[in-house]
Amino acid sequence: MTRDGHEVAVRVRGLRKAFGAKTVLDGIDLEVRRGEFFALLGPSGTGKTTLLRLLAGLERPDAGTVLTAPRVTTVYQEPRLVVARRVLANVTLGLPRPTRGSSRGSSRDRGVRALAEVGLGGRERAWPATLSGGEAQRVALARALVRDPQVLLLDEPFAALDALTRLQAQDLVAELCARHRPAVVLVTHDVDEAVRLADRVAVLDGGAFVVDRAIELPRPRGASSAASDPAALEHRRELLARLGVSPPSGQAVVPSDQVAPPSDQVAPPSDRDDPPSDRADLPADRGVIA
Ligand SMILES: Nc1ncnc2c1ncn2[C@@H]1O[C@H](COP(=O)(O)OP(=O)(O)OP(=O)(O)O)[C@@H](O)[C@H]1O
Repeated sequence: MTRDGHEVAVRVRGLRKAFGAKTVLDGIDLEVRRGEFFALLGPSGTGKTTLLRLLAGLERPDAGTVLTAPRVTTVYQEPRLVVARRVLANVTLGLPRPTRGSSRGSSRDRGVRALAEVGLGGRERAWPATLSGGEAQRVALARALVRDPQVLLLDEPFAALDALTRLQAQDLVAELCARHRPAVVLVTHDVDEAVRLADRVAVLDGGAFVVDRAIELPRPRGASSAASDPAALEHRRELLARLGVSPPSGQAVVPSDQVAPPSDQVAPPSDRDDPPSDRADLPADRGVIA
């Protein structure tokens, strides 16, 4: 899916967003490369989902620029399946029909492959109502995967799952992201999840990133090793402190440009054969990295 994993797929500069008199985001800078997993923490109501919606092209910035690679797909907390369509139809919903020259049924084949990748091979004809919560969320992941996203936005995708299913879903997402190497932006309230999955974790508060940390733990990061590794525990302690869960550590904030040096490489233009359905109506001032 990517050649070198160094292409910038998300580039945000000086982003400001207000709702009425309330400024939610104020001067956000962010760069995420293909193959990079960026996690965003922050107290409730600080604008995490708003930032994701801006990246998805569902909101307009009041100031600044938001650029992304063309294929952006979002997975939400709830799977958002169409109950009247079978699992495979949910996965391929909205994909373009095969064009002349492409093999007949290629969307179907891709959907079948995506379902196999998330461990649901053989469940193509199942109805959404017959799936467990974890299975339904895996269908949502397959639906994202089949669109070959350059940017994958994850809005608390594990929050509604029970603890064990959540750990399994985290492992699956880590494996899929390592294989397909989209730029990932995960919004979560779970500090352990952020430390376990991400290459970088930021805390959003007061409209700005108050922490932006590289997480340089070896992969794969099993649930138990990530919970006991001293470096992981230190990240956890600092992030919890920044979220007000324990006394502040007093550590200095590292600006994001020291964590991820600016790149002069950007993603190449895409043939856009799979426009994701959730960003069909991009605002005119919303840019695509080309
Ligand atoms: N369309 C909108 N109109 C008016 N206010 C909005 C709108 N969307 C979001 N807000 C406000 O912007 C602020 C940030 O909301 P947002 O959902 O981005 O926060 P969040 O950090 O994702 O919160 P949570 O962690 O609780 O999900 C909130 O005060 C919210 O009420």
